[in-house]
Amino acid sequence: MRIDIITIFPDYFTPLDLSLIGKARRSGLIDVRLHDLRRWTYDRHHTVDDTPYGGGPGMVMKPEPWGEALDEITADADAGTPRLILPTPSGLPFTQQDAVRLAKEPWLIFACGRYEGIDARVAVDAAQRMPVEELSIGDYVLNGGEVATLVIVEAISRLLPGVLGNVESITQDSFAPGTMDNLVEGPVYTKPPVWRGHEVPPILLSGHHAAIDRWRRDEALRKTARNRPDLIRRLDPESLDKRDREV
Ligand SMILES: Nc1ccc2ncsc2c1
Repeated sequence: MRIDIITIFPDYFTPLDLSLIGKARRSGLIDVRLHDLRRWTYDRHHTVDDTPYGGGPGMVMKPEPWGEALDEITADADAGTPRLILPTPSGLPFTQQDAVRLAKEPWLIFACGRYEGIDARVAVDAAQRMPVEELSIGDYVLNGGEVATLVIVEAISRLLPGVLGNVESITQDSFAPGTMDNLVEGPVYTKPPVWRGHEVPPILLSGHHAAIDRWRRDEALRKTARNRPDLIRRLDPESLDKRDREV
């Protein structure tokens, strides 16, 4: 997968040199290319923003640098057609299902907005040449799209074949499509069996894998009901067995 990231703060993305994603980049599994938006400005101050039409506080990112940046980056005709991702608090909620869907894309471009946002015509103009998605990582205040892009890129990249050593763990993740759809993970434990008087639940030391799987699903249902009743309401009743309904 190719990932282009356009930002005025390229240094925000040094975490993508680390750990499993850094290893995947070095092995060629993921081709991440960072672009400083100011490269497409020509005034002395490399201006990327201006006051909003209609008045109001803050500044809006000018359309011209974005238009030229996207033109140049997408001119690479051999790479196919990219999907443009615009991280924004006003976007559709980004979910694990989106991560699974986007992990199948060959080429993603992330446009990291700052200030009050990017001139709306940038998305309209880009949509004439490629699919465009506005995605939100949650309902809180951030200063821009860089942190959200890191979140989305990590959620997608870890699903790519060869990035995670233990593919099995993906299927047991919170929200993972299939058995964990709309469920969060229950508690996890490791050695020692007793720590400061706290025992590991004996079932986990029993070696009875079917019973352990059942216990883990029970705990996932209990934790989801406690912390995310909104997800419980979304559970497909058909996906619940008799035991699930008793939990
Ligand atoms: N403030 C804020 C909240 C969510 C979000 N998602 C993508 S960019 C962004 C910015």
